Amino acid sequence: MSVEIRDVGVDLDGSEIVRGVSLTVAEGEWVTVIGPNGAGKSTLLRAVGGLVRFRGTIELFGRSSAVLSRRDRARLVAMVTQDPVVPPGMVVLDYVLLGRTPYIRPLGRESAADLAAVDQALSRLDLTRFAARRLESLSGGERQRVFLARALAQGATLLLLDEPTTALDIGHQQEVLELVDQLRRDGPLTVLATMHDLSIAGEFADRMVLLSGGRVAAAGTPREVLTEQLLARHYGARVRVVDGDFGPLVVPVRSA
Ligand SMILES: Nc1ncnc2c1ncn2[C@@H]1O[C@H](COP(=O)(O)OP(=O)(O)OP(=O)(O)O)[C@@H](O)[C@H]1O
Repeated sequence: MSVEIRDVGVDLDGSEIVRGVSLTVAEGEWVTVIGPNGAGKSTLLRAVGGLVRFRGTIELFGRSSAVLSRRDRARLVAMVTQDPVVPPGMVVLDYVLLGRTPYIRPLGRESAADLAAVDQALSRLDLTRFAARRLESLSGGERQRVFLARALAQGATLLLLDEPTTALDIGHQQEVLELVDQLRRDGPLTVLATMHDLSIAGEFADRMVLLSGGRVAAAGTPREVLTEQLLARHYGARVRVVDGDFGPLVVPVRSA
């Protein structure tokens, strides 16, 4: 198992944000957590990434997350968040090279293997021509691809994607998700993601988990989770769910 989450709770500022969540992600699987705003999706992902304290147990590749060193964790898990902090003035190449930090000795220099991993990540995300550009000069979508390139360069086998395509146009959304899917097929790579676009989420996930009020409200295949009833109950949304080639498609319907 890549990720085993057992009875996990997270408190933030005295409020229970995630409650009694259990879920597993098998090696090579793609699991997407959905749920309305404030459901606790990012907080759960941050707990898996070791960024917030939690109750319960999280195991990553059979090792308790609680005892992993930062360096070991960084070799196993890469996280792409919606809006990472970017050092001002940093160019794309140097930012992606930060992904190699877990492999570089303190005060050491990057090796040829580190530079090769960076080159490969830039090329896979079609970013080679941006290597010398400052991050703040890129468009939102280009920057989002740079964040993913850093995660790829990290060489981790678990990718945590928190709304990885929010800033992307529909073409780049598909391109990035298809690339992640290809990387997963090339393996070994496991994906745990959060996404708001339910149709796209359903097309790419093997399984989905619906979080509502910090708890798991439903879990299963996209067809089992993306139902008109569940989406009405937990999002207060009027939708029609139709069959697509790669999973159910969720279409919002306005009230008459
Ligand atoms: N540091 C914090 N202190 C207190 N409450 C917090 C903190 N961080 C998040 N929260 C609250 O926890 C709840 C869950 O937040 P989280 O970001 O995990 O939700 P989400 O499901 O990812 O939402 P969204 O879809 O809007 O991104 C929200 O109500 C949020 O206000």
